[in-house]
Amino acid sequence: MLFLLILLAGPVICLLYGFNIVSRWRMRHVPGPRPSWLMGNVLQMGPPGKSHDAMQRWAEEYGPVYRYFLGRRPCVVISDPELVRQVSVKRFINYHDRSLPLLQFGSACDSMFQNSGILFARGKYWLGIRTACEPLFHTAALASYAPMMNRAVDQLLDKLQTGSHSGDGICVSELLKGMSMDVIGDTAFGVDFKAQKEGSSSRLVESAEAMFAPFAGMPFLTAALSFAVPDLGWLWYRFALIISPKTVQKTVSGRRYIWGASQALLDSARKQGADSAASTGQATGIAAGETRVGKVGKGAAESVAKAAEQSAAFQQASKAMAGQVPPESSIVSRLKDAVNKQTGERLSDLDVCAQLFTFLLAGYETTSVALSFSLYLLAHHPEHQQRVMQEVDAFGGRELGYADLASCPYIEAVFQESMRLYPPVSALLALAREPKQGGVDLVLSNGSTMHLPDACRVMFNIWTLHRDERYWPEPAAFKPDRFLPSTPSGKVEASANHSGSYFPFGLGPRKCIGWRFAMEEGVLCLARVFQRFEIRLDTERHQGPLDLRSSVTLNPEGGIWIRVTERKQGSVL
Ligand code: HEM
Repeated sequence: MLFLLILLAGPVICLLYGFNIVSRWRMRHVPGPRPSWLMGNVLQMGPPGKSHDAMQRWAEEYGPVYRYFLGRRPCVVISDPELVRQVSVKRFINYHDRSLPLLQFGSACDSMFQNSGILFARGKYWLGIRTACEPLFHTAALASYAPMMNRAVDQLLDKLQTGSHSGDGICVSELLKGMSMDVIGDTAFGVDFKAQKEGSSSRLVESAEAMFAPFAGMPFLTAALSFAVPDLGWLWYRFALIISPKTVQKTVSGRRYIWGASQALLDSARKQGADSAASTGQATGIAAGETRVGKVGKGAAESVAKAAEQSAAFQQASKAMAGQVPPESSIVSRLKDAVNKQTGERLSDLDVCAQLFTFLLAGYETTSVALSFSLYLLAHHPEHQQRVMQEVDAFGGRELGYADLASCPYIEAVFQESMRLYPPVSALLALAREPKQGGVDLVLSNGSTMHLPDACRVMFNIWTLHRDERYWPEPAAFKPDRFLPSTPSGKVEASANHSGSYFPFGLGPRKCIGWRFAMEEGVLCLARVFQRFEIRLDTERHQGPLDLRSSVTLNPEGGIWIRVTERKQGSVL
């Protein structure tokens, strides 16, 4: 095995640096001002899970625009708000596609997910899916999800109550993961995932967790290689299968199980023949460009689908879901008749399943970590916790509905400020369109211009921008008032800031489609927790600053631990 590793490592390192040198030479010959250089690649980011620190360090050293290499392709990292706005909004036409290097790992279900799921769908195909999905997040739909969210929060409150009786420290980040998975299970799939009741012994939870395994279930070496040379994803996949077959199979079979469950639930929704949700949407100005699905992607996705359908995991999921009928308010029922406005056709089964898969991937961990960080900050700052309690006491202990959330501005501000300090997605990768257009000229906040060549990847350094003291005075301080309209330093601070300096959900036409859903879940959950409990940090477990790990999302290393006490009605700290 060691011999095999050494044999492979040599050519990989040569390949990597070979690519870097060629790309560097190519980019040197691009006309116009260029960003500063960082001759390096992702392997130089330091210890795994600390990419946010590396990007901050590099931004301090190289400035708000620098380049490093993702495989043979240069990646321009930006932490300048004006550039962020231009790439995300003004020049969206050039940078509308997204990527995540790890997901290029060639596992069977990834291909279907990458081609058809809205998160990584490309060009006109993305636009068609985006417009078909937008009604799922309109006000009426969001209001219909509130009872499902409340059901999941009820179970969370029961667990907190048990914890308050024992007086022991509670790993609240784990509880929130369960809650958030139950919310997506109920709202998107229309089925109880039983994440809070059964944990990993529920097959759905076990499968979803396998999907979220660190580095997509790959051994570290292959994950690092996938980052370093993403173009050879298929090779790293084969390699991972050799060195760690069980872990990889677990991830793949988890994906197939979720896929099988989605297909079975969609079949029952179709059988029920519930009313269709008409699709409306906004145009984004994407012209007839390349559509990955339709040519390469669709064929590939369909052949992957066929292979998955024959797998044991898929069949087991179909059996387990037999007889379950998702409610009409669920996303799967709403999607069954949704129309792709670009093609005028209804979404195919593959399209619908890929979107369910995507909502689980994009909406579960992001929301749970945002909530975990909010509770951490509130536990750390009793004075802000007190203001939250005063706000929720206006409801007199009753359950909150969607309409009530408009009366929770302070809690909303807490959630927003938490995402400023700890953005669940700390960096975003946008791809430039391939066609040769001679690159793009962009203007920085200080008025200087720069030129980005074609086929350049752009990474938004959200972490650094959210903590830049030019836009956020006392950047490390937790000050929810920054997001309040009614206080002297309030929204003034947030809105006086450039829109490109705060974007936990992204910016422009590709902004997180589920952002209002996430805000609803976040505010509802925080409000209901503080109606019943007060919390403090478990100081035995939290000493010193929070240790963070960045992967697909930013996570608190070791979890967030709190101690919980039941409130007497109306009492504040
Ligand atoms: C606090 C929670 C969340 C955060 C911080 C978050 C953040 C993000 C970010 C940064 C993006 C990328 C935007 C871009 O590419 O420019 C994104 C995209 C997306 N998010 Fe979220 N998200 C959250 C919750 C959710 C939820 C609850 C759902 C679904 C129920 C969801 C579904 C999606 C989807 C489908 C996309 C892709 C949109 C597209 O490419 O058109 N997200 N999210």
